[in-house]
Amino acid sequence: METWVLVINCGSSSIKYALVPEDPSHPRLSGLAERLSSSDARLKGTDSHGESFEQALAGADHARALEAILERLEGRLPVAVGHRIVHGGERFTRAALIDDQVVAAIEQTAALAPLHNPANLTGLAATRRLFPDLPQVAVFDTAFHQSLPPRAYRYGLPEALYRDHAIRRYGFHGTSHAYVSRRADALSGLEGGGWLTAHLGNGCSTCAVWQGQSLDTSMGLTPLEGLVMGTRSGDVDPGLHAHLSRQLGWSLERIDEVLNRGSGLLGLSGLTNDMRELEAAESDGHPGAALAIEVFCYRIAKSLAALSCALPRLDGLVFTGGIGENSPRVRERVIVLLPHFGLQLNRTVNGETIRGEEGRIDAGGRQLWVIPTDEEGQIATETRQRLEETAA
Ligand SMILES: Nc1ncnc2c1ncn2[C@@H]1O[C@H](COP(=O)(O)OP(=O)(O)O)[C@@H](O)[C@H]1O
Ligand SMILES: CC(=O)OP(=O)(O)O
Ligand SMILES: [Mg+2]
Repeated sequence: METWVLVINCGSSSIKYALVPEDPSHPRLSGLAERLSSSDARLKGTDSHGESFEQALAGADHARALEAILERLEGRLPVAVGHRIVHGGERFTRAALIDDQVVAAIEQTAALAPLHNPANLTGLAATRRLFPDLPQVAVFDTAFHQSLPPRAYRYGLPEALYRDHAIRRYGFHGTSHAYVSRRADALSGLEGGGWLTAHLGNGCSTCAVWQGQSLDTSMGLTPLEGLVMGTRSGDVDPGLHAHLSRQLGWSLERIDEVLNRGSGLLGLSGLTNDMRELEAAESDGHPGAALAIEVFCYRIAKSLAALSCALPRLDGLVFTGGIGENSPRVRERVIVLLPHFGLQLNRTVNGETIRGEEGRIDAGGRQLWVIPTDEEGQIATETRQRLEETAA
């Protein structure tokens, strides 16, 4: 008999959900409740016949949106709920069955991911109230990167900041990097290969994976480090904060807001954080859009070149996330910047065939893959594994 895991990814004003069957050939129900707690709140999704729906939820908060999501599950009762929790600190090296102690531990790490963890906890509390009898599992973005060696996770800071305050690099998007690197191993026939993975969505990060283990990644203490992203700056000079504060009199809140929500593709272009719109604007001659894309691609290539130091051997590159899966132009621009990697792009396949589907885009040399990520599927798999281990 088919069983289902309900996967919940709660953001500050949105909830992404998916009802994932054990048999991947069966349809998955999925959707997004967005603009929560505003008059414009709504629920969009796809039903089991592949038909899309949209429903107004004016004023709905997270709990009310979850109730509306339940009504869209077509009477299918999940066997468990799997939650995406962005920051698991050093405590969580793998998925955890949720109880009061686990919730308390997640609350303690909330300060390290102020944009993500408080929202994740809101969703967790609401689902625990709605499904008091269902097992719930927390799947952490950070867990896959707990294999980083100290040389990759330590900052060049006083020891006491690590020892007493857990200040270190953690890395994020772990479910995505884990999933696509495993797929690359399977598709290439190179079990345990050396891969550089680039997850390019709204948040963006790169990862070096060797024999199924993360050895280094571009995000750090928080999901702000590393690449230029949709609205996040990525790496800046650490002296910038003091400069903005002393010279411009900016408050900490303002600095945080600008670096997290007003920078990246949006800040550079002065136009939008949406890569589709930027590519269209660049074609129309918009200089800000052209610069934003150029900086974005250069920073990806630079990060991949740096992360290659972590790998004993490089077998290939994997592109994923909304941009990595769908933008042939971004992929090509990144690859062109890495001539010393011995990459040969098959421009025809890159440009024409591979859009949002799994495929190989090299013409020899090291392997180049486009692999659509499946964070929901990976969270459902890890949720099931955790439950089986608990039952055993
Ligand atoms: N066809 C496309 N061409 C270029 N960029 C695309 C295309 N489709 C989606 N994107 C970009 O993908 C990004 C969103 O990625 P996604 O992984 O969906 O985000 P999130 O991190 O919110 O899950 C946006 O910048 C969007 O413009
Ligand atoms: C950790 C992170 O950046 O997540 P997202 O891409 O969902 O914002
Ligand atoms: Mg995504």
